[in-house]
Amino acid sequence: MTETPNPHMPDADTMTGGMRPIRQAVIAIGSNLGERLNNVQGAVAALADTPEVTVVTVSSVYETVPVGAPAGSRDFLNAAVLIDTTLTVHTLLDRCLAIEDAFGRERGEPNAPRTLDVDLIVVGDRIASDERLTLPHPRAHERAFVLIPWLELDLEGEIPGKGFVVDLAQSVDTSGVTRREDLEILV
Ligand SMILES: Nc1ncnc2c1ncn2[C@@H]1O[C@H](COP(=O)(O)OP(=O)(O)OP(=O)(O)O)[C@@H](O)[C@H]1O
Ligand SMILES: Nc1nc2c(c(=O)[nH]1)N=C(CO)CN2
Repeated sequence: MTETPNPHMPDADTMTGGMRPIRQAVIAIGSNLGERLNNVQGAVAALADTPEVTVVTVSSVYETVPVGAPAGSRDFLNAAVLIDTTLTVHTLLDRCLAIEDAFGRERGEPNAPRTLDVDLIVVGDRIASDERLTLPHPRAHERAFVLIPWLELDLEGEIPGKGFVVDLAQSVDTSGVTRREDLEILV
């Protein structure tokens, strides 16, 4: 793994459970197959049920035009979740993938319609790049369906190396992102 070394702290992933710091993370959730709201709601409930994860806030639900998806793909429902966690980034990734699996996620073509997508966007200011995990998420800064829900949760949000969410959200096309006032995620 390529990490940005912090000379003042041991690598957080190798520290023992009790010593790991609490970090705030942003998780993006999406669904464009099956019972979309039920899938997004279920993902939030599963995160809230995860040991060492506290759900801090959940955004509104947004209906979004699919980006980079095969022609004819249905619109997504997207949302963002702010959590506090002491999990290592890889354990958190494993949990996100397990939640996707629990909701029938099938892994086919890139950007293919999916019952559930649970992506790690940022975890504190961690930078990571290995065969399983890239942090920050490498495409988050250009995705209105990530930035707009996130902005609702944190006006001071930042993607390390890319900039503040408030600025990034102004630099992307947000026309395909519509807040669904009639839908709500319960925590
Ligand atoms: N920050 C991250 N969040 C989630 N998965 C990641 C991340 N970085 C790397 N991955 C890896 O990406 C793999 C594929 O993820 P996934 O199938 O959800 O991609 P996708 O949603 O189709 O496309 P995109 O990555 O553009 O959102 C996962 O198995 C995981 O190992
Ligand atoms: N609108 C929208 N488009 C997407 C989404 C998504 O969640 N919402 N996820 C993708 C791959 O992760 C690709 N395209």
